[in-house]
Amino acid sequence: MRSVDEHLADILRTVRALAPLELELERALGTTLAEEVTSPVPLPPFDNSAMDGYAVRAEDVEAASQGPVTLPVVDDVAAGDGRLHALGPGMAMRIMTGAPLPAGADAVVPVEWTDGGTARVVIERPAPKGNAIRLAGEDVHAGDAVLPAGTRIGPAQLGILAGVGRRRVLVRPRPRVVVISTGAELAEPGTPLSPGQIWESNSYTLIAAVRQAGGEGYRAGIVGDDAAGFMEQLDAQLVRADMVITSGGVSMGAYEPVKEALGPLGTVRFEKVAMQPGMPQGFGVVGEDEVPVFALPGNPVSSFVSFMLFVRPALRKMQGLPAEPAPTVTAVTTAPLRSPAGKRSYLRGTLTGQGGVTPVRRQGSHQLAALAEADALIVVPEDVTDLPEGTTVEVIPL
Ligand SMILES: Nc1nc2c(c(=O)[nH]1)N[C@H]1C(S)=C(S)[C@@H](COP(=O)(O)OP(=O)(O)OC[C@H]3O[C@@H](n4cnc5c(N)ncnc54)[C@H](O)[C@@H]3O)O[C@H]1N2
Ligand code: MOO
Repeated sequence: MRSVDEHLADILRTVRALAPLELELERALGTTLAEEVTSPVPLPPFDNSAMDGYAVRAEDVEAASQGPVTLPVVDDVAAGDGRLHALGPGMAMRIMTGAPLPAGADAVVPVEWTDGGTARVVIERPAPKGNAIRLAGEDVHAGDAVLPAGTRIGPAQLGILAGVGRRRVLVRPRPRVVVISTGAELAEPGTPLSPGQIWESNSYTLIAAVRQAGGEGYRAGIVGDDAAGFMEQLDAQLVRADMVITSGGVSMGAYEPVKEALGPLGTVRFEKVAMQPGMPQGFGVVGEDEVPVFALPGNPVSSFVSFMLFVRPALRKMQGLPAEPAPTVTAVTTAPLRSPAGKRSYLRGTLTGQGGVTPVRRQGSHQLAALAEADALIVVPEDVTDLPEGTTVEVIPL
């Protein structure tokens, strides 16, 4: 049997980062920057007011600590005002938040410290030099890098891209991932179950996991246990896929469509990986474009765990992100645990919030409700079979 680490290493050797492309900002959420982004101007681009109030010379309002000071209001500066303003000694200008600071002014008195006058203003408190002024370049200097290549673009990153004037940006796109479920027993949720059937669930889990990992998931529906039908569906889907995930049809049964269809191509390997759940695994490439294909086991917990261990790092690499395994934390077990010899186990557990982790009671690979109860996978190394309560373990928070 291959180890989890060997299988992952094989996958990461094969999978490549997607080619960068230019996208409009509106479409860039969730993609990864493929360029360093610099600012052509300082931010803020000019000294401006942080508050609605009066631009003054600080020395002219110093005396307000003794009693009110009255200054003539010589002009009004609104945000967006492009005129040149100069403030002479002993004068004030009404100014709004974001408006350029008039030359000669070195402080802003918030309107709350005044009588709000428009011809003359009575100032009740002194404002020190620099008060309520935002200086040019205090966030970013002209030419500064604001985002390095490899940054995942979220809402704040979109904001700074627009803030430095970008309309388009060079990114690695979200990988398009097609999920094909196989199994003659599978019925669409929302339709009645015939005898022997179960509702298809893996594609919903897998597509959600793809989206959380930064990809775009497409559900290709259900294919029965027929290799030709599977191949037909795969061919039809390849045109829109950067990656294909299949579930089911990879173990030792008489009807294993995925293995039957992909095995003979010679580009997809099926093997046993020393893990529980998720032992039967297939991985390789298909089609002219050598699209990576993950043939995951059909048991619902197995396919999800396989996703976390193998597909997620591959998706990260495709996006130009570090292909690190799922992050782990340590926790102390609150109950004894068992694990098969020679396999790395990923047991389902719930974090206690006080540094503990409690295994859920049902640990079968088919027990989807137990998976839904869990918020962590407890990692038990290959050489450990019995873990007493109180052992420190690695867990993957879900
Ligand atoms: N003789 C052996 N039998 C099995 C072995 C083995 O080594 N020797 N391995 C077992 C293990 S471990 C796993 S995991 C499964 C993997 O089987 P397949 O990948 O071929 O998956 P199926 O047989 O198609 O399905 C397994 C199980 O999962 C249910 N399933 C499948 N697809 C879905 C779906 N989309 N949504 C919900 N549930 C699904 C399916 O009904 C089966 O119950 O093989 C063991 N057998
Ligand atoms: O590998 Mo299977 O996933 O144990 O149920």
